[in-house]
Amino acid sequence: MKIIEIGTKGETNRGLQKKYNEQQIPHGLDYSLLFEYCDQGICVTDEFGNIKYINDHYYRLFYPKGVPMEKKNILKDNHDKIIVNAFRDRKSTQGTLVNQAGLIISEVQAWPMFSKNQFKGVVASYGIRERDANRSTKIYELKGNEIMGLKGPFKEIIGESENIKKVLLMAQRASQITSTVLIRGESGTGKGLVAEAIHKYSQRKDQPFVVVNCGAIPSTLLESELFGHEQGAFTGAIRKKIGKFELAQGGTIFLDEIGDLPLEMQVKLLRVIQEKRFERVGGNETLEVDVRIISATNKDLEKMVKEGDFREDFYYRLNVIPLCLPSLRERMEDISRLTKHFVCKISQEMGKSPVEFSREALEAMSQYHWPGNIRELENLIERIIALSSKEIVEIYDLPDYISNIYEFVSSESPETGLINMNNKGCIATLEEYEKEIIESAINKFGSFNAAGKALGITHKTVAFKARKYKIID
Ligand SMILES: Nc1ncnc2c1ncn2[C@@H]1O[C@H](COP(=O)(O)OP(=O)(O)OP(=O)(O)O)[C@@H](O)[C@H]1O
Repeated sequence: MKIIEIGTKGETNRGLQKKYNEQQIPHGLDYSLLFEYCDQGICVTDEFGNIKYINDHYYRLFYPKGVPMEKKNILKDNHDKIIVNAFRDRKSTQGTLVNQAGLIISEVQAWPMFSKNQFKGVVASYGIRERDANRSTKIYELKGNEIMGLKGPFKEIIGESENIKKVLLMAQRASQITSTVLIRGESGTGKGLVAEAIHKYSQRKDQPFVVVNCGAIPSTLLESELFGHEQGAFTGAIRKKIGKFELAQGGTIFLDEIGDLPLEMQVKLLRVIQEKRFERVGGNETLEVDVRIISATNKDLEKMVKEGDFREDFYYRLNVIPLCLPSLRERMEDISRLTKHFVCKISQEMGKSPVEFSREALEAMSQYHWPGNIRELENLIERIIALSSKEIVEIYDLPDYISNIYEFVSSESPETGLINMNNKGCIATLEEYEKEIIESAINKFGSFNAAGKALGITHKTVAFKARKYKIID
């Protein structure tokens, strides 16, 4: 772990802590961010007891009023006995504490750190269990989504499943610092939406949010698109052009499809990230920029690095805070809520009254694998609303590639009763199979028409067979 000097007179812990977090160790990974995301308080000292690092949870537990950090030392400044004992005795110590606000802090542990047998300080972690019953005021918001919750634009992003909530909470925290964020995920999983939420919830929210789709711009134009050009810089440069970085000054630039960026542009962007400076194409003037960079990709960047198609140093610079969005397949429990959300949104946009999806239709949708993820779901709902005049969307209103999967899966499931033995224990005849299938289709879909559509036969054939097998009179 990197140890840095902290403490400029008059600065609050919060300021110092942020400043610390924005620093990075040379090979690009910011280890302090690991502690930023852990839901325990963390405190690290040097071999003299001087506090060298605290994370956000620790800060809120012990310094809610932003006490100046200068010269804080666990031996002099009335620190908890657990960290002090671990420091004095040079051995790991555990216990429970109550902070000044009455919050019981359980599972406190402190360990001495040694390097080549030399004592280097202590690291302590502070778990949080419950509030002292006598204190009713809510003092801290801690522990992931149990208490902390999603706020502002993050609240608007639909997702009840644990995996998406975790990512959104991390993104919400990332919005409060300026380190680069790399959003990973399949196409249509909401990478753009999350990038925008990070910007909107950051201190830069009133400044521009500029989106660049690196995959959609021909490589010959990319440099001038990003950095602008001077008049006459190349044939066709009739007048000066301001690039996206200049447009994003003070705000955030979202570099989508970063995996499509040519190698020579990676070098140029790396310089902008490191030095925060660039020149327009054909220009001599060096421009300074203050832009927060968020990038996204659905490509396997690690593989690209190995194969020499993506620069390793650039990768580490972008990947300071990695966020990985789950595919829709990994969060199927959200299908129903997402469907409702898009039905409301799209019906309103089209001026139509909202439709409802039948239970079978939703079940079929949750068995489909959604290669295009949420975008595919949104487009499907738009198509259904645009083309249908019905109030209830049934399974046969869905495209065959979805309804067929449902038929296949449900016909294999034991509750549907597809028989291969008759009640005498012998292999059933074809007619016995047919009767069972026709009967269950009519029961499930309620009409000859719908049953016929699901089975791939006409409604007349369904009616004929239903009479033949005396399913109806
Ligand atoms: N959780 C969500 N709640 C509501 N809408 C969502 C959610 N996730 C994605 N969407 C919507 O799905 C569509 C696709 O999202 P987005 O463009 O952000 O995906 P992406 O991962 O950036 O796709 P690509 O990689 O193809 O650029 C957008 O219309 C977005 O508003």
